[in-house]
Amino acid sequence: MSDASKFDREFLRAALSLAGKGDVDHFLYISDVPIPPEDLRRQLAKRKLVYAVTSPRIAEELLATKQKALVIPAYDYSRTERVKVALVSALSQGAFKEGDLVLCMTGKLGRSPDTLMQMRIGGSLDDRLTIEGVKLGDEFNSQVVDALIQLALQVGQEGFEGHPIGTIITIGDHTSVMEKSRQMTINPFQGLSEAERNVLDPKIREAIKNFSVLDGSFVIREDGVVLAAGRYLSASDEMVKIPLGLGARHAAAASITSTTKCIALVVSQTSGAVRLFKGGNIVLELHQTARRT
Ligand SMILES: Nc1ncnc2c1ncn2[C@@H]1O[C@H](COP(=O)(O)OP(=O)(O)OP(=O)(O)O)[C@@H](O)[C@H]1O
Repeated sequence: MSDASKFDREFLRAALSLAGKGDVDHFLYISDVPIPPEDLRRQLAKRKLVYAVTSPRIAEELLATKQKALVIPAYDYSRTERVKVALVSALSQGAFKEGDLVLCMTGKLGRSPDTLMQMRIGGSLDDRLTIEGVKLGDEFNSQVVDALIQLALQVGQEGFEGHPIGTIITIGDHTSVMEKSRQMTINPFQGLSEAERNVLDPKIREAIKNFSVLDGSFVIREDGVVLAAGRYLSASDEMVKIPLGLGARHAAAASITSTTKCIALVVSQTSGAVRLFKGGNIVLELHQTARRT
């Protein structure tokens, strides 16, 4: 065993020992390589362990052995972004709750975890994000929101046929959103039955990815049914403030979420970053380190 991997293992054992302490509620391990069973033996951390993996197959294998696992997209984000994506996914699935202390271990995609981070749910992850903001309220279906965040990350990362694209996806309060918007292009979802246009269906998510080239916004009902694509959001709220450098698309998302009860995901064409707006504010911001071209 090389010195580096020997140290990796010592680092992991030290993390497991910290995770076993009474103050820690969960140990979020963000890696596709499960911890060797011998390292988990007699560790209190074992029952607190939640894996975040990039492959559904690995997640299924872990679940089959009664371990907890969630799937995050396989993109090359920074370590902090990987922690954010995994925490959002865990929160939206109800695996963590307000006030929980989560010890997060992460690293670069495809490498051994090299970073340990402690996060208090409800505390601040960085200057402009509180994980608390990500708790969206009971009217939202967490599976729908989680699926759409993952989809937005894919759109930001992959673009369309190698070209960067941006989009807005509103979720919830559809009656008000439809009232405060107008059709800019054809609505490709018209004519399909509700069962045929729910974002919980991977085929529909693939279609949304492709239709993201259309100008305008997608309007999604709380339960995941796609009501429209290509909507121009005409709500305007002079009071909303968006960070410098963000333009009309982000301003539209801020305004529609401040004047209705919907939330809105925005993929920036310029940077590939994904931002979640609620009540006119950005409550989650996910930046990507590398874009696929
Ligand atoms: N009110 C709106 N409703 C729906 N889409 C809009 C609205 N305003 C702008 N857009 C879309 O956003 C696109 C980009 O606008 P702009 O460059 O000003 O936005 P931005 O906030 O800087 O976002 P990006 O980072 O994606 O460039 C427009 O071409 C249009 O398709």
